[in-house]
Parts: sequence; structure tokens; C-alpha cells
Amino acid sequence: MSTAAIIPAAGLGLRLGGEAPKAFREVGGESLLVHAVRGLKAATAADLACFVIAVPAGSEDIVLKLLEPYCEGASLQIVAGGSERTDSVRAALDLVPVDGIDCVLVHDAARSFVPPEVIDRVVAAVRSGAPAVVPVIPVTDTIKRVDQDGRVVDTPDRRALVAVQTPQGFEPSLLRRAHAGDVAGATDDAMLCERLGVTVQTVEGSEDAFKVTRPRDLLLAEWLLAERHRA
Ligand SMILES: Nc1ccn([C@@H]2O[C@H](COP(=O)(O)OP(=O)(O)OP(=O)(O)O)[C@@H](O)[C@H]2O)c(=O)n1
Ligand SMILES: C[C@](O)(CO)[C@H](O)COP(=O)(O)O
Repeated sequence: MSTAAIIPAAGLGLRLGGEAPKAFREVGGESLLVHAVRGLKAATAADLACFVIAVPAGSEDIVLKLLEPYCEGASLQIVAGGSERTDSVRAALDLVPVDGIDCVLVHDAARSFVPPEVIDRVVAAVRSGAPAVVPVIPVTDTIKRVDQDGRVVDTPDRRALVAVQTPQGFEPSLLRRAHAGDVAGATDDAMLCERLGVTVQTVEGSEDAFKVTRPRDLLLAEWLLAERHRA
């Protein structure tokens, strides 16, 4: 049995700004998408058989050529993404083979620097029987719930809060069922499983798996890459 990796990479990156869609922005001379694919390949325990990548419509051919050298030993399919992240994941999921896959990873192109040990933890948890798995890190700020007028409603106990990252790992038939249901307003795939009443397991994530979202994240990414090269 093997793992399939879905990479939603079709977002515009409006919060980041710039001319190119976010997944094509470069750090250390290579696109965020290439870094994300390379990171997944580095997780050998994942035994990756297949990549399905959702990209902005019209860029499918160029991305196929770009990524082929990085996906040796695995199949590679590129699909046009949709207007929401869930649409992009769903389009990719439709191309994941039904046979021979026991774990589907869904990994943001924008979390380009996730360490291999995080990926391995997610896959191991799925293979140990957890149907849905997310990597998490503790929140470091005090979090408050506010009403529509900006008034504080309450302050949840921070020890019960975590920030959720990717890759998220799923038993394949569960992920298909989850995406066949109501996807409105879902910002990650685990949330769709929660809607089905499925318990989602957490594993330890990493600060290095941060999502490139705003311009300063590109500077952090450049720094992280330089640190890794120095090590
Ligand atoms: N319609 C979409 C929206 C997002 N994504 C992908 O989902 C991941 C997480 O999304 P986010 O970081 O929020 O990216 P954007 O939607 O591009 O960012 P923004 O909201 O700033 O435009 C990214 O890898 C992004 O490319 C996608 O494939 N299709
Ligand atoms: C999937 C995700 O990266 C988990 O933190 C996140 O939910 C994506 O959210 P965004 O609204 O697209 O930034």
C-alpha cells in the first residue's frame, strides 16, 4: 500500500500580493510549489506513489514540465483548481487512484518547508488506524472570541487550543465521503471529517511548517532555507 499526495496550489495569494500566483513565487531561486513537492518526497516513510496537484487554470502544462524532475518514481497529475481551496482539493481527489492507496495526504503548496518527520508522523498515525490526522502546534498568543462589534465575548483556555497545519492525512474513502458532503465554509479537510462525526487525531507539527501568507513570510522562508543550507 502507498500514499497519494494532493497539493492544493491554485490560490491567488491575495494577502501576499505580487504578480504571480503564490505557489509560483520563488524562495532561494525555486518556487514554493517545488519546495513543497521536494519536502513530501523527502518523507521516505510516506512511500509516495502519486502526486495530484491543483494549479491555476491555464498553467497545467507548464507545471507538469516543471515538476516532472522532482516526482521521479511517482505518478504526477496536474489539474485546474477551483475558486475555493475545497474545490481545488476535490478536483485533485477525483484523480487519486482507488486501488493501492491507504493514505491520502492533503498538503498546502504554501506550507512549503514542512519537515519530513512531520509528514512521517501523519502517515504513521493514519496507518495505525486513525482515519483523519492533522499536525498541530500550540498557540502562543492569548486568544479571544469577539462579537461583531469587536467586543470580547470570552477567553478560551489556551491549553485546549492548537494551530492546525498540513499535510493532513486521511483514510481515502473517508476523504471522498467528506468531500461529497457539505463543504461550505470549510478551511481545511479535517473540518469536513468533523462534520461527518469522525474523530480527528492530532500529531506534533512544526513551526517550520508555517504557511506563506503575507509578505513577511517570504523573508522568514528565505531565512529558514539559508539556515537549512548552513546546517
Ligand atoms: N482556490 C484555492 C485557494 C487556495 N488554494 C491553495 O490552498 C493553500 C492554502 O491557501 P492560502 O494560503 O490561503 O492561499 P491563497 O488562497 O492563495 O491565499 P489568499 O487567501 O491570500 O489569496 C495554498 O497552497 C493555495 O494555493 C487552492 O488550491 N485553491
Ligand atoms: C489548511 C490550512 O492550512 C490549515 O491551517 C488552512 O486552514 C488554510 O486556510 P486559509 O484560509 O486558506 O489560509
